[in-house]
Amino acid sequence: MKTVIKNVTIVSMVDNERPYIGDILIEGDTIKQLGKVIEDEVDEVIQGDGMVAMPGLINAHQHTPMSLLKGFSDDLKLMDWLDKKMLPAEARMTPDDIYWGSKLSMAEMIKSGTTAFADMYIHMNEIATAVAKVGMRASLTRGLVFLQDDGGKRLEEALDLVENWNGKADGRITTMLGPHAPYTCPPEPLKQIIKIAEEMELPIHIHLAETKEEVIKIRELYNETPAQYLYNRGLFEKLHVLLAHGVHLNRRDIGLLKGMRGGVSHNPVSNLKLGCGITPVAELISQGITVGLGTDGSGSATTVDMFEGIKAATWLQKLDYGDPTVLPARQTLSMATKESAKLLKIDHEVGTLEVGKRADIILIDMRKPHLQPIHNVESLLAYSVNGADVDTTIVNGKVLMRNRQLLTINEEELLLQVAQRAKRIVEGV
Ligand SMILES: CSC[C@H]1O[C@@H](n2cnc3c(O)ncnc32)[C@H](O)[C@@H]1O
Ligand SMILES: [Zn+2]
Repeated sequence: MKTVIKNVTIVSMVDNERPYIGDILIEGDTIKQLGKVIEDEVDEVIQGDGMVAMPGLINAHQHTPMSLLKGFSDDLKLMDWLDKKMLPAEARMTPDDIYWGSKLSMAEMIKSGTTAFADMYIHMNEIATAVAKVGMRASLTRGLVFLQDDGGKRLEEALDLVENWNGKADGRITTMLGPHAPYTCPPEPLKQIIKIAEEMELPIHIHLAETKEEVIKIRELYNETPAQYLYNRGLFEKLHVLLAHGVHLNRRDIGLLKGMRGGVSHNPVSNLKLGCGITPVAELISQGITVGLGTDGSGSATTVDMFEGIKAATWLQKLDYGDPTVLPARQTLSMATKESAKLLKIDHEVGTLEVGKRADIILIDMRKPHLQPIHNVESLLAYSVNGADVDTTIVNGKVLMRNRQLLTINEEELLLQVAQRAKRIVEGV
């Protein structure tokens, strides 16, 4: 299958490459040519006039089925929200609920320009099945909470996920191990997971230092900061680690993370809504730590539109440092694309538009009042574009949305399914 996108403004996100007008030739799952494409025999031509093509956005921290819990429990502190609302609701979710909730989130992501995501949840087989059908790219993790003994059942599920799905769906699915957070993973199980991950060469996905309460709790339990707690158990010695949040990190914590493989997913909309605080993004980057962008689940963030996250990320840093030069447009767009790709360990495949890379591309329709005139495309992408401006979403060379119509998800069926399921899950919680 050959597709050509004609006459489009290309924002490749390759270092030092400025936006330019050209064509994109996609052959199978791969970008074959960028620039002037003289190729008559193509299967599909997409006219890109008035559009911007950029790498698909990569959401570095998600809990996709939490789409079913969106808006049901707002304006609470994280620990109350989690313990009193989310966990009881999650206990009512069936594997089918997880499948449909995950699909709902994927529909929203595709419609707002996200092509890949890192997910941590339960019933991961259902999520993997949904990813395989829908056509997105994902790094999947079974979240592991060790507050009650389960005879090793959860860990077994985590390893089943790896065995059954790593590298599957044409290589679109990869897997990690997911100790949930310092406050839900005591030292022994944490060390056990680190050992398994090292033996199996698996990356780790974990929450870190999201709230002040977490810092207090870990100090009480271990007399360490959350970052010290993970560091002293050996988490950063050999492993690639995707850290979600990293809001409450002091100078010494940042020193411990310096040189780590992996990095931090900044999730500003969730952090703002839960009143967690502001991740020291500029400082982390200045220390050479990779910082990507995520949304967290819609149970906290409500929206998983990454363009909202892009705006929140840049505005928060400017405000926090009292300096508008901090985290400019292009750097923030990098966080949502190639830096997130590094966190998911898929940067050799996606995150930029380059010949030889997988064709994960979005087209944004700029022919709208809030996106004209175009003095600086990157400025508009970071400060004004909304998810609803995305016209076309392509993953692995396959068009998942065209003219805002989803092509791999039946939207009508999806909305019917989620309305019934969401009501049942939250009733009585
Ligand atoms: C065991 S699967 C993952 C687990 O994480 C919970 N979760 C969702 N958002 C957050 C967050 O911001 N901090 C901590 N934990 C979170 C989710 O409800 C699942 O139980
Ligand atoms: Zn989370």
